[in-house]
Amino acid sequence: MDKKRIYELSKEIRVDSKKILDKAKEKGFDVKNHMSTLGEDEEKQMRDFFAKNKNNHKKNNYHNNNNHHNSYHGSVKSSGQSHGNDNKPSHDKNTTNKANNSHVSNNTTNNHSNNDANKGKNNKKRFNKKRNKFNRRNKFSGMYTKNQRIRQIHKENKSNQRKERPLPETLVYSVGMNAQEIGKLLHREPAEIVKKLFMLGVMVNQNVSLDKETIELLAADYGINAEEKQEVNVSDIDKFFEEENNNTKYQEARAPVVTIMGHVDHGKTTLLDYLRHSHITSGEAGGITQAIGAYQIKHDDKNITFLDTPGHAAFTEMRARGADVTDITILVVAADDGVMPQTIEAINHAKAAETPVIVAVNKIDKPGANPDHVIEQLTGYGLVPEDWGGDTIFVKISAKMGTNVDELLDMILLQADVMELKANPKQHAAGSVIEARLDRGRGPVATLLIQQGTMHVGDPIVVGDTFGRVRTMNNENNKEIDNAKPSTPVEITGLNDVPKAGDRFVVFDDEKTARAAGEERAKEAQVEERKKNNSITLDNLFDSLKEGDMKEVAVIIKADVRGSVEAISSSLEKIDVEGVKVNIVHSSVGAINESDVALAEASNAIIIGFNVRPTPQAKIQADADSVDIRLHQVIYDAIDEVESAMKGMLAPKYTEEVTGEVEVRQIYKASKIGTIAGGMVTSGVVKNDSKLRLIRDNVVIYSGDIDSLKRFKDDAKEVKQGFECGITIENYNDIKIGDVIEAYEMKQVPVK
Ligand SMILES: Nc1nc2c(ncn2[C@@H]2O[C@H](COP(=O)(O)OP(=O)(O)OP(=O)(O)O)[C@@H](O)[C@H]2O)c(=O)[nH]1
Repeated sequence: MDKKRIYELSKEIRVDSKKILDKAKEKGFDVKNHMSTLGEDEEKQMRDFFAKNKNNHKKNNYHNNNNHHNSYHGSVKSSGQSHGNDNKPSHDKNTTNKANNSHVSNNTTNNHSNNDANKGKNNKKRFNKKRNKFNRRNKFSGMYTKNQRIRQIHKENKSNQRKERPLPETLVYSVGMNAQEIGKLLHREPAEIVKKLFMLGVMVNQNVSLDKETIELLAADYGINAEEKQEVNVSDIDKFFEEENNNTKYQEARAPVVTIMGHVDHGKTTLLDYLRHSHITSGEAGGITQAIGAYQIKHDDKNITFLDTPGHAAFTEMRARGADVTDITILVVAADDGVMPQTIEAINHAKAAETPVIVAVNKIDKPGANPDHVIEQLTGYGLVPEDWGGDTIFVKISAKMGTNVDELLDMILLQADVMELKANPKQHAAGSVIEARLDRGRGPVATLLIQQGTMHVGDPIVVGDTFGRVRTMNNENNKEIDNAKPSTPVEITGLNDVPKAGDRFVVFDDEKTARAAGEERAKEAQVEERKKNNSITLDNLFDSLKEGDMKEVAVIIKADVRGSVEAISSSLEKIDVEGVKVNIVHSSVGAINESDVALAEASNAIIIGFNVRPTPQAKIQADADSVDIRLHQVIYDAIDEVESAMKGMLAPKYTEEVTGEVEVRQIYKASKIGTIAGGMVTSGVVKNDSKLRLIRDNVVIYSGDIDSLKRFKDDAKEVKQGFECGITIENYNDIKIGDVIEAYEMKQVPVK
């Protein structure tokens, strides 16, 4: 049987932990606080005690209730209708209604004086017994005080009730909340929470953040459940985007989003211009003051959204960032020029994006135009017209003259119908950035394509790593609108910064969350950026020098002894490559620690460790911050490596790879063999032909080779993590308990 903690028992039997704790202490149990456990017998004793106590309590309550009951009846009953069965005889004979009304105690006197009333003797007896209690309460002398006290108790109960608003069934908390915040959730004064915590052995003021265990303990003490609030990572807008995008609760048909691609000069811009000018929604004509990178036209009363040709690379880059905005690709091929390199590129981009392609064979008005030749060429790239047994739509057009452009639009709508493009306008808006810029007067301006939901002016929004509130929203004709449905391109202002093309955007419930998400994303982006650009390693050192953004190489030196630090420092300072100097940011004796890594990160330095190792935390931090740590045993190697890197000649032929670590736990001395280190392989694997380093307090004491490796008495080829082993080191005996044997191999690295 599991031992029970006091607070658990408290929850179970609904007795305050403090009371159980006090009783347990009184009984001499070995308990300290509410987390202390009770033995089986101790638990039983506690249960029995409080069960008894509870019964007593109940009994008292019962009596009180009864008394109350009696007193009530006594005061209002006028003729003894129900109560009177017991005392009827005497009552009828000897008492007046008035007497009866005022107090049953009068009956007592009467009963006493009517000793001949044999009938109902037992009943009388019982009644008397009842009555006696009643009398105790109703002695005239004490009655008033007593009633007063009852009223007082009621009053106290009432005031207690007022103070103690009901507790929630479950305390839904976040780690780090303080007593004040928890008080609010529990409908309790912060002072009460602080007091409770004090009783639980936690001394805090109401502003101190509390950990998970303390909060749960507190909840247990109140006898309620505790549940940690599931924090949503608000900065993960891709997740929100997917959620919005996959919301199929309600669906409406939406306009297709079309991108025009093709080789240079084949007529993309001409086609877009023609469409823009010939198909502007009536009433908005003349409103065009600037192109916004995307626009919608109306054809046959249906909308089609065109994205201004972003260029193939931009198209793919947008896709790489997750913005799969295009439904249909229009491939423009000039009939007088045929398939050209960028035509093929466009086909591949469209294929990769898995968007259907409609071919617009352009410039058919030109004398040298040979549209059929183009069609024939394209069949070689998998674009086969229906007439020839394929499924690609071809339209022969003249963008300049407008010939068959309407037919092209018909085909787009036809394709869109087949694709059954739908979206849910009844949700928060989500979509992608088409383009964005900084406007002098208006601040950041972004053209967004709404892919889901409806966007409204005033919506709190996160766009890429930026955030804000939609301050103004314009359509492609620069007309202010206050809401926009799926597939609509809009230009918005109100962001705190300029997002990037291809960034996703999501509308949030409130501005506070949007701000938190945006700020978090900006911070993450900054960290990423810094990681990418700033961390200098010996491998990229020469490139950075070449780019001319470095005049000096920052280095941090850590070594086992002062002499080594000085030797390395002075040698490094003497390296002179094309006027570039080594700057020793910091040097000292001892293991490479976290502050060395932090300094290296801040000053863009490389850490050189000579006969020392990074502490485990420093290693983790260095990995996270991309700080380059180079470990050496030979001073010359360290100098040579830095110099080679500065000259761009870094090409190590061998690199060492640590394979495992052994913690020395016992030492045996054998006269013939020398010192045998008995230990445990704590990571990786140790092989009998491994090279090794003996490390004491993060300092390399000795480097050499393994002489013998054993599992118990037998020779072993290798010993893996979690197993014990015995090791002797070639020509070395000064091994101590607590030393770490680092096993490594030299691995050949291909020269770049
Ligand atoms: N005769 C004729 N000329 C056309 C037609 N379409 C485009 N042009 C001309 O072809 C030239 C290039 O057209 P653009 O629309 O600029 O071609 P583009 O594909 O946008 O070119 P880039 O923007 O450089 O990639 C221009 O001089 C147009 O006037 C057409 O249908 N017939």
